[in-house]
Amino acid sequence: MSPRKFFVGGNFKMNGTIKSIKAIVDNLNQANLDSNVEVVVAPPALYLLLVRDSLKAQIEVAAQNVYDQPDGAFTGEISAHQLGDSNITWTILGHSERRTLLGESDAVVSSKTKYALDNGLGVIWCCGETLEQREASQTVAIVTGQLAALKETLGTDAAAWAKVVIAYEPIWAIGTGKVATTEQAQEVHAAIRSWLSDKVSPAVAEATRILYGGSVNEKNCKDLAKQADIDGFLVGGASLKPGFVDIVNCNL
Ligand SMILES: O=C(COP(=O)(O)O)NO
Repeated sequence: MSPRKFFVGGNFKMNGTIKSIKAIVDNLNQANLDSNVEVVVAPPALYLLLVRDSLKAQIEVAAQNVYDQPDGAFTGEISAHQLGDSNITWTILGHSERRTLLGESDAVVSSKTKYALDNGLGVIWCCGETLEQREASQTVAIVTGQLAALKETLGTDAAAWAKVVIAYEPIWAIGTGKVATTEQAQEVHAAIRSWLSDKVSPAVAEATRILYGGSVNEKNCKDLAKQADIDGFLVGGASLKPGFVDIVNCNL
């Protein structure tokens, strides 16, 4: 099991209605959540204030994206400053759905990450490989390539990495029900931590939480959580269901 504070994020993606999200909030407000777990939920942008204003303070709220410019003439974008102004303390960045569907490059993701951190937000920074890349034994090369682009922007100062949480999300496991095996996940998490130790610093490697994401549910989370380098989860579909509480409490 991880020596770092466990972290469970719920990525609602583009799902929900006022009614369904209020029901999720009610369920979370009534739940007894493991106090040793840092919990962050990421509703669609339209519902950020609804969730922040009604969800108990124990649970932090994240955006699913942010722009890397100050407030201004950027129609449709989400402002880091306005998120902070609304007590939204985290953002997800680099999710594979934005990298693949919206063409966000490593450079764009890195720039957004630095901008979000510089503006006081915590960042859940996502990485992961496609099935073809895994089958071609390129997983570690792909993931460390994404990390290298981030390091190019953040540098090696521990303070720059203090509010970065890494989420390894194999694209072939996202939304498919095909969760990575504990061995597959631990292998990549260990490779990420080793890369951080070599290329950033041993201190950053030791401190940085590395989440697993990709078809996590209340049935498979316990075995995954037992792995030394799995420090939590970034949960998609299952975060919309009551079982999300069991994932948060998987170490109890
Ligand atoms: O994309 C994911 C994982 O989604 P699922 O849990 O639905 O596979 N998290 O950000």
